[in-house]
Amino acid sequence: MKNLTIDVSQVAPEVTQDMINKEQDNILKQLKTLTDKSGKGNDFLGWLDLPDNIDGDQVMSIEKTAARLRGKADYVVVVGIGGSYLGARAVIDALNDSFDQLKDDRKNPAILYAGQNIGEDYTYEMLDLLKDKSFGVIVISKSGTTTEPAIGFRVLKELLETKYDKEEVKERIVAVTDASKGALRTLAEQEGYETYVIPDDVGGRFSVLTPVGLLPIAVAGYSISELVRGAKEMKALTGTDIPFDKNPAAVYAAARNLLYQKGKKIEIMVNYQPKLHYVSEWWKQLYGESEGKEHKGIFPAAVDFTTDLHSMGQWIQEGERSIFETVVSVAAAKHRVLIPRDEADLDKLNYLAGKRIDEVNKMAELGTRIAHTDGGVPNIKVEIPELNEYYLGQLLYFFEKACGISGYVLGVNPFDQPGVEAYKKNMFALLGKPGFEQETEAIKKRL
Ligand SMILES: O=P(O)(O)OC[C@H]1O[C@](O)(CO)[C@@H](O)[C@@H]1O
Repeated sequence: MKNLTIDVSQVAPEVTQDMINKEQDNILKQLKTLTDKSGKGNDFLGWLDLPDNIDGDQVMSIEKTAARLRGKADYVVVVGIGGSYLGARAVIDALNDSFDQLKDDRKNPAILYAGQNIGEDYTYEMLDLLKDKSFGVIVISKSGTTTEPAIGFRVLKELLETKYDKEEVKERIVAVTDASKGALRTLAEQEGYETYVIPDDVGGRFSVLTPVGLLPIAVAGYSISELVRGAKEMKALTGTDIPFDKNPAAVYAAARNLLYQKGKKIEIMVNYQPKLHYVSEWWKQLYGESEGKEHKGIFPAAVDFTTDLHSMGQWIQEGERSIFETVVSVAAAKHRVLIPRDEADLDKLNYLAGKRIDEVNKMAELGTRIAHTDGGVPNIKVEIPELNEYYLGQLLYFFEKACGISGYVLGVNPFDQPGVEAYKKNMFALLGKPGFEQETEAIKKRL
């Protein structure tokens, strides 16, 4: 059976294989601190064991709820922000037909997202679409008080309540939240919604293998047991008993930290499959919230190639040399499309006639990699054999594990996000939220 692989052979001259090997002791020490749960933020390490802890009963319960929503609704809106929706969206978009939402013969509900922004037009347009449609809602918030999903849920709940009676509304809403505390827990209990729990020791950005990710993924029609099986395999492949050079998470953490120390302050995640766009978005939150603190941390950015080669390619090739790339590559495309021969050959493409489009994509990938390393952009390559639930499970767990190790190498607590509060405090002060009177007064003086 094939697995995810990592290639760090193209990070020279800044970082050599010898330098990576010399990191071995430090990296393995941080890995042990992580798995022993003896480091910073160790009360948020529940995600480490999720792949082993999810049992058949949990999977069956989630699949049963998913089947009910699938049976009732043509559209299911996932309401959540940050880690409360990005994991689900990463997996669903990676697996969905690119034109799923436009197909009339869809077997599963279309998944829509709300509560991840406060765009009034976005909200209006979603309500306008759903007013005549059969829909359900999965509302996901660990705290229950995050403004964006709270607003999103309020308006969708109101719409459901105008369309259906109380009993039917109950059947169409599922809440994923804290086991005992928070506004969403209280509301769900008052209204009698079915609920799933986000464990106390799992932070939002590490929650894709809890019902936060699993329920929407199951509603979209994908196998959550395969996803968990892939993560479980990656847990084994990144364990403390695995030699450093065979542990992809250890090697990735070593290479990216060395690059950072050499002045490569920005890591750009690259994909060659538009379906992976939201894997990059998920990864950006994972690494950005975990490492960006104490005025330290690699800035995680992302591009979709070859699309962005025609917009950002110039900067990456010849701009400031403060970047490195991590390419997520998928070895095999799912479908075959051959490039047709054309008599006139005006576009001079006949030399490619009969070739698969993926072959062209792969040569674009290789050519870009060589060009970028030649241009002073070190390249890490992470490859999965194909896009399916199993390998996505491997990929997600690989990045999570490497993130924990990497944060410890950097010396920060990778499992908190105190900086996110600053904008919320100002927003509440500006909106005149009760309890923020002093802040309101102070901020008004600055306007
Ligand atoms: O699930 P909640 O509590 O609504 O939080 C959503 C997101 O907000 C944050 O707490 C801060 O951005 C993230 O860590 C989290 O993923």
